[in-house]
Parts: sequence; structure tokens; C-alpha cells
Amino acid sequence: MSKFSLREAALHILDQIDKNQSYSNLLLNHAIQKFNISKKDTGLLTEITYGTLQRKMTLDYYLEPFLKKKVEGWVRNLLRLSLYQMIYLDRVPERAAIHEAVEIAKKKGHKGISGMVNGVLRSIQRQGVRTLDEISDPVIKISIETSHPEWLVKRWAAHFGLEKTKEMCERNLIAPVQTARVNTSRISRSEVIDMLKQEGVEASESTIVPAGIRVKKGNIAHTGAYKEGYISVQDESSMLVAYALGAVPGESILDMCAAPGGKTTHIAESLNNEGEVLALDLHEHKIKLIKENADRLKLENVKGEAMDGRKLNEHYPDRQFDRILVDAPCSGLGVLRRKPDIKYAKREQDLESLSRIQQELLHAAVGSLKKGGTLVYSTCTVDKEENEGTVNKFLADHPEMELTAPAGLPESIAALAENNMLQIFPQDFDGDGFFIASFKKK
Ligand SMILES: C[S@@+](CC[C@H](N)C(=O)[O-])C[C@H]1O[C@@H](n2cnc3c(N)ncnc32)[C@H](O)[C@@H]1O
Repeated sequence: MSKFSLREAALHILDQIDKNQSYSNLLLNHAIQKFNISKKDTGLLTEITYGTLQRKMTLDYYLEPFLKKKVEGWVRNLLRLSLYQMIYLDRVPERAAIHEAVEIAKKKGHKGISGMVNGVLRSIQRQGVRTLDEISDPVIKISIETSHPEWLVKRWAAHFGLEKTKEMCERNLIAPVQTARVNTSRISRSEVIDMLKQEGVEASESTIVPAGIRVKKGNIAHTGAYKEGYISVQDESSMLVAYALGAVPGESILDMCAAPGGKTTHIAESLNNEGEVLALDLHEHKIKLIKENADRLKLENVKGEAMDGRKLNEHYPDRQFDRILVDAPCSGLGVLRRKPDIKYAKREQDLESLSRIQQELLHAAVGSLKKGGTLVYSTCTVDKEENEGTVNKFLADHPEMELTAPAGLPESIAALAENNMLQIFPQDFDGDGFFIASFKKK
């Protein structure tokens, strides 16, 4: 496949995200297959697509003075992805980026459009882009400089201060390192690292998570170690949740929002096949993913079931669990490095309704938890309303529940907790933004 179609594929993905609000990661995988993108070109396609999406607002700020009138959506995306290459990708010569943009414009549009695309990009090549120093308002400056909507920067600045907000926004632009969890019920970390080396993948032990490894070179998803169920692709912050739950072999565990099973399988690994994890998810089709993951990892103690977690007590009025995990549906504002589309799609009012669902799920969990049992609430967001806000409302409604210091976590991580709640920021140790709170039933 020539690079020309690679840019067409990138344009196709960006247009689909605008039209259908679809997830960038799913669209990318689909486009790689649809356009038959070679392994070699996949890296560049990912970089152009994610990079353009990540920096959309900055690119628009740069383009604005050069656009005489409103342009169609696809033309804007074409200009964005071409400018992205010109500014941020040293390995793509500017003239190549411009030439390919003009060819795509000719093919998809008409002569007028290709002439305009050529004119805009060549003018930028000659004159350069304007400086961001013209922006005096600090919130607007962070918003444009790091491509995060103004309402979000304002909200974060009110919650965490400007400096922390800026750090987080900047960190969100950097692609994450691939990490994996070793299935330590079957193999050790050093054995897996050796095994991966044989397959051309360079990895090292995580300094944060005992079962984690960090990949320096290569892709673990295609290795024998992955297929044989010795590792799972998972972010380090996400791995911390099962440690906080602290399941012990022989116990009965409920994972209420479980698909695709990243944490379910981690919990099951820590049970060493003694005890059971019941994994619920609202969507039937997602239960299949949990089963596939458990089978690949050769775990026999996972049972998946489609159910609205809020109806748990009606379905299982007599069942009591030792520990329950509510890894709740959330805004995902902690994983913007992986899913940049989220920052443009979310609205501030969405956050309030999420907090309500999160409380309802926690409320249902209490009814099925043994006395003295542990309940862990986690999200992959950094939003105060969904995190501390949900926890405080839950505690006010449930005097029988007590917030406890996060146990089972590596010391350096536990030290980040404030008021017994752990908010991890993407800039803390390069993991996803995550929140973990642990409760005991009195
Ligand atoms: C953050 S994701 C879970 C990720 C999962 N714990 C993992 O580590 O792989 C939240 C999940 O909650 C599910 N969900 C949403 N509402 C639910 C409900 N009312 N009851 C059960 N599951 C729900 C979603 O389908 C989604 O799969």
C-alpha cells in the first residue's frame, strides 16, 4: 500500500469520528483491515490519525488566518492532518505532505478545492504559523495549546489548580508506553521477559506494579506469550485496582462492571483457582469478551453473566460476596492519551448523570456484600464529581459503610492518597488517570 492511501485512510477515520462520534481505537483497527494497511505503515497511520486528533484545536488555531471562508468537514480534516505532518513529523518532508493533500483533494473534490488546499498549505509553508503568545487568558491558552475544550480546562483548573491542569493536559498529548500484566499464577515476570525477547520484543519490569512489565520495542499483542495466556495488555493504573481489592484464595468475588474482563481476570489470577469471580456486565455481547479473556489465560474460576448491576439484589437476593468491585462506567477523562476523541465528545452535563449511575451501582453492591466485606470503587477519570463527589454522596446514604485507607497497594502509590481516596493523574507515573476508593461494611 502506498503512503497516499495511508493518508486517505487517516482522513476516512477522522471523518468517521466527526460523523458518528465513533471511538478512534475501534475505527483505527477497522481501517487497518479495510484499507489493508501493512504492518510497516500501521505506525505512521496511527501517528497521523491520533496526532491530528490530539492536536485538533491547535491545528485549527493555526489554520484560521489562512481560511477565507468556511470549508467542508473533510477538507478541514485534510488540512489538519497535512498541517500536523508539516509541524510535528520531522520524518515527513513538507512538500510530500502538501503534494499528497492536493492529490486527495483532487480525487475527493474538484479543482477549486485542490487549488485552495494547495494555496493554504503553501502559504503556511512560506509564512509559518502564528504564535500562541497572543493568547493572554491562561485557561484559553492551555485549551488551545494542548487541544482540550475550554470548559474542561476551566473545570480542572477549579479542581486542581492551573499548574496541575497544564501538566495533565500536556501529558495527555504524549502516546502511552505499552504495558502488560503477567499472569503470575502461571509464570514469573523474568520468565515472560525472556520469552518475549525470543520473539523480538524488548520489555522490562514495571517499577510501579509487581506484576507489570513495560514494553520498549515491539508489540506484545502478536506474541506467543500473549496467545498462550501468560500476559494481558493492561495499563499500570488499571492493574492497581485488583491489588486494592485484595482478594484471597477461596473467596467469592463480584465484579459488577466487568467487560472486557481486564480486572476480572487479574482478580481471578490472584485467587489461584480457589474461589470464584462472578463477572457482570450490562451488555450480553461483552460477556463473550470476558469469557474469551478468561479462557486465553486458562482461568477456570470466572463466571460471566449479563445483568444490570443495579438489579443485583433482585436477581440474587440471598447471595453475599466477600469482596465487590465496582469499576464503574465513567467519563474516561483519565484515558485521553488513548482515546482523544473523548475530550471533544463529552459535555459537562454528562458528568452529572454518570455520578447518579455510579451511586446506584454502589448502592446495589452494599446489599450483596458480607458484613466486614470490602467494596472497591474505581474509575478511569480524573473528575471530582464522579470520584470524590460520588464517594461522599454514597457515604452520606450508607452509614453502614466506612471509607478505609487503600490497602494492598505498593507503598509509593498508597502515599498519593488524600482523605483515604486515591486519585492518580497521568503525569504521576505515566499511567492512566484513575481513581480508587475502598470501603468496609461495618
Ligand atoms: C469501565 S468499564 C469496565 C472495565 C472492566 N472492569 C475492565 O477492567 O476490563 C465499565 C463497564 O460497565 C458496564 N456497565 C455500564 N452500566 C452498567 C450497569 N448498569 N450494570 C453493569 N455493567 C454496566 C459497561 O458495559 C462497561 O463494560
